[in-house]
Amino acid sequence: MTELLTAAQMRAVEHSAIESGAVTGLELMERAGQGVVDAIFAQWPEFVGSADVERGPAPAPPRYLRPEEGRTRRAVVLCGPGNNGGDGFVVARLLREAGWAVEVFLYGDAEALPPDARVNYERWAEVGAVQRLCFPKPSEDDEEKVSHLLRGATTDVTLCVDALFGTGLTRPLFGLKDFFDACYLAYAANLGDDGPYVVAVDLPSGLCADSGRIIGDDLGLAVGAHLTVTFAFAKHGHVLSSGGVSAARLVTVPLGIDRSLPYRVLHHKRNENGTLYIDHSTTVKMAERQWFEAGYVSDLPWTSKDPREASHKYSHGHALILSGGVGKGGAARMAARGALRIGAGAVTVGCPPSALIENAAQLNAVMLRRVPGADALSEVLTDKRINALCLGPGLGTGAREADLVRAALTAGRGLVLDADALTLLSQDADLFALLHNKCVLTPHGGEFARLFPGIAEKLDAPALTGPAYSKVDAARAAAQQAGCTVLFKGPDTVIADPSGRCSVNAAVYDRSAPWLATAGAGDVLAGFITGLMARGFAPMHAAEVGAWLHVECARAFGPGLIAEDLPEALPGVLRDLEK
Ligand SMILES: NC(=O)C1=CN([C@@H]2O[C@H](COP(=O)(O)OP(=O)(O)OC[C@H]3O[C@@H](n4cnc5c(N)ncnc54)[C@H](O)[C@@H]3O)[C@@H](O)[C@H]2O)[C@@H](O)CC1
Ligand SMILES: Nc1ncnc2c1ncn2[C@@H]1O[C@H](COP(=O)(O)OP(=O)(O)O)[C@@H](O)[C@H]1O
Ligand SMILES: [K+]
Repeated sequence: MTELLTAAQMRAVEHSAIESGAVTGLELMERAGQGVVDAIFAQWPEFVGSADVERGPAPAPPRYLRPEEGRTRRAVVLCGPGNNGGDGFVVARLLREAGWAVEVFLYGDAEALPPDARVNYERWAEVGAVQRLCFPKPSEDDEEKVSHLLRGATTDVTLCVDALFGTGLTRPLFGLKDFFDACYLAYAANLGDDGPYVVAVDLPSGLCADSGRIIGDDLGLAVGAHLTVTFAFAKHGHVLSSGGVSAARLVTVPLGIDRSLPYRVLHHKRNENGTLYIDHSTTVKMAERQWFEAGYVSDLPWTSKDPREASHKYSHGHALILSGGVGKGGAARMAARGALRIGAGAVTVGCPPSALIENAAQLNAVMLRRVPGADALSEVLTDKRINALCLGPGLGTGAREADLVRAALTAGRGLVLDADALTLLSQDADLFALLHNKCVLTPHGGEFARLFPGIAEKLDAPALTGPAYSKVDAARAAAQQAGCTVLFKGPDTVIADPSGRCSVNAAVYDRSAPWLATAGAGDVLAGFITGLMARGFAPMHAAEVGAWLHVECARAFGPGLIAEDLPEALPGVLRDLEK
């Protein structure tokens, strides 16, 4: 499990480390710069040893070096007015020591640099030149100079280091537009062989560290990077919103302050009596493979080796998925298949009588019941073995369906509400008021906006200052308002419960799976979560594990995926987890 920090939490960790006397700010900056250079050489091993190329007997020229470029690699480092810029001066110095030709630009006022950045500015100035860019408004000449360096086939710059802004960006960037465009073009075109490669120090400049949104939104600018190197912990902004797509890869390098200290700083607060208590709401966890391997695999139902575990199918729970009328049953059937594959002992689809034949023709292991309306549902639910329900996929939004949602909400079972059920909830405040802590809501952006218009308005308002309102803030507020678990979908799926517990299931960087955005994928996810709740998972846990497995299934299958493939990919994913 990875912990994602806000900028303020990262500052608290840093200050606490410095105050404890364990390390100085200058040492941290040196470690940060060294970490960036190490990450660059790890990412592009062909860069290592450029100094040797100049000195030694001729080894085979690296693939990316065109003969006319000569033997020295050229890097451009853009330093900003704060400590991110300070990291940039360290990177420049270390690259130079490794034999690179380095050009440094300062977008800021040298006299106003914070103390550690100032020291590293001076250290660089002893060995190299600093070209000043007018601050805060770069001149046309400045714009032309820096953007030209990166543009087109003529550039001989291999590396562009973006050390303009990190966690301290609070206002939109208006200057250096051409530079930002040039970075983005280099990144988007992914100029594999010739570069220039763009490396962002801590965060692609222009992004808000807490929300991943571009400060200024439509008016704002952000760097696109081949590699982002951040320090100690990933920040919320690395995975949320534009943050997840502004860089191809994210590497977190340790600073030596990330072990015992942050736990104390982050999780323990003092209440009014002065006693320490643990606050789980301050950090957000990011779901990742190691988390599941280390912590969760032993909880997963399929892996239990406990002989005391009962082997009767109903001891593995019974999920009921309600479907819509004739021709509308596909979504519920896919959810049902997902629930069964993920481990529910039994799964039943409940449908109106007119749809029985259609469903019977399509279902085998999944059972089928007539559920004409709310009374019939209440009758079905007298079977106490049915412990988890799913309403919404292909359900419809008429009076029958509203009554079904009401009956389901009053049944007190685990309940996943998706799609049409979310529309019904958004239209009827009385229904919304029936939500309880065994419910999970799984809205995509549009459904979220209908359900939580006030929260969505805050999230959609332009991010003119940092820290901006984030998807994490929005999901937490929604969970509070609804009184249940909310899973807010997207490549940056955020899951929150009313206690403030929150996690992000990010399908970004090397875990990206854009092909998961396919019709019906959400229905399968609703089924996964329902199946896990049938197996006895608490709502938040079911939503976290369901969302994680959903992305793993998409990744295991790969491009070409359609929603029906997701449940079928699950056995392979579970087998891999067991290994
Ligand atoms: N927190 C930590 O533990 C560490 C932080 N380090 C670096 O320090 C960075 C944070 O440093 P800072 O807090 O100085 O923040 P930044 O370096 O990100 O920038 C802050 C400066 O930019 C100005 N600014 C903000 N928005 C602007 C805009 N739109 N136009 C012009 N100026 C603007 C601010 O007034 C401030 O002077 C991190 O991102 C990281 O790179 C590292 O040195 C190592 C350790
Ligand atoms: N770019 C993306 N990368 C990975 N997953 C995505 C992406 N976009 C959407 N998703 C996921 O795909 C699923 C789509 O669900 P949903 O919007 O409900 O579609 P549908 O109603 O067609 O099933 C969600 O789980 C969402 O998190
Ligand atoms: K940066």
